[in-house]
Amino acid sequence: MINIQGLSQYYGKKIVLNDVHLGVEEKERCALVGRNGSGKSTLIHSMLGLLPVKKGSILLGGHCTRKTDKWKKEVAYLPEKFHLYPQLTANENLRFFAELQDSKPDDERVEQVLTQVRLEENRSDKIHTFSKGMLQRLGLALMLYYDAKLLILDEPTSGLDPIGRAEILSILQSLKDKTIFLSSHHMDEIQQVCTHVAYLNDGKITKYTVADFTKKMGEELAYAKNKKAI
Ligand SMILES: Nc1ncnc2c1ncn2[C@@H]1O[C@H](COP(=O)(O)OP(=O)(O)OP(=O)(O)O)[C@@H](O)[C@H]1O
Repeated sequence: MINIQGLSQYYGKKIVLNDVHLGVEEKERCALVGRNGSGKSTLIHSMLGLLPVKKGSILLGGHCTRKTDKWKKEVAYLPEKFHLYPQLTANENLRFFAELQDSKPDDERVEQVLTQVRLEENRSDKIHTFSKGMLQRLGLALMLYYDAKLLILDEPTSGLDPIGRAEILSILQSLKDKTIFLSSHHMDEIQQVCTHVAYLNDGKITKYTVADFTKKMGEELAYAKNKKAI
C-alpha cells in the first residue's frame, strides 16, 4: 500500500531524509517514530505531495505520487491541527466538507461515520461546545467519510486527556479493513494500535515489528539511565 524507494529530501544543505526505503502492506498498521526534528513531517508531507520529492519515488496504492493523481482516492489524511467550523453542528460540518468534494453529501454515509466515531448523539450540537477529544473524533469522521483504504494520521492523540486518547485509540483499533500509518511518540498507543514501527533515525528508516521495537527501546532506555547514573 505504501512503497517508498530511495527517497531523499533536504532543506538547503541539511539532509533530512537520506535514501529512505519503506514498504507497508495492505491492512498493516505502521507507526512512524522518531525523535523531534528527525523528519517525520517531512516524510508525511512528501507522501502527500505537500513537499516536492527531490529524489526517489513514492507509490501509494500502487500509484506513483509524482506521475498521477490516482493515489488521492486511496488516501485520507488527518493533520495534527485542522480547522472545522465552530458555529456549525457536527452534522453540518461533515456535510459542508463533503459538499466541497461531492456535489451532494451522502446523508447515510454522514450518519454512518458519526456513529463509527461515537458522535451520533451529538450530531446536532454546535461544535464550539465539543471537547478536544470530540473535535478529534469529528476530524476522524471526516477522514472516514471518503472511505479511503490508507489513513495517514499525524499524532492523532496529541494534547488529549487519557479518556480522549483511549476513545481515539479504540476507534483506530476498530478499523480492521484500513491500512494505517500514524506518527506517534507514545509507546503504549503504538502497542495498542500498531503491528509495525518505521523508525526514523539519522535520515534512514528501519522497520520493526512492535515487539522487536519495544525490546530495542527498552534496552536503549536502560542504557541511557545507566549512563546517567555513572
Ligand atoms: N521548511 C524548512 N526549512 C528548513 N528546515 C526545515 C524545514 N522544515 C523542517 N526543517 C528541518 O528539518 C528537520 C526535520 O523536520 P521535521 O519537521 O520533518 O521533523 P519532525 O520529526 O516532524 O519533528 P517533530 O517531531 O518536532 O514534529 C528539522 O531539523 C527541521 O528544523
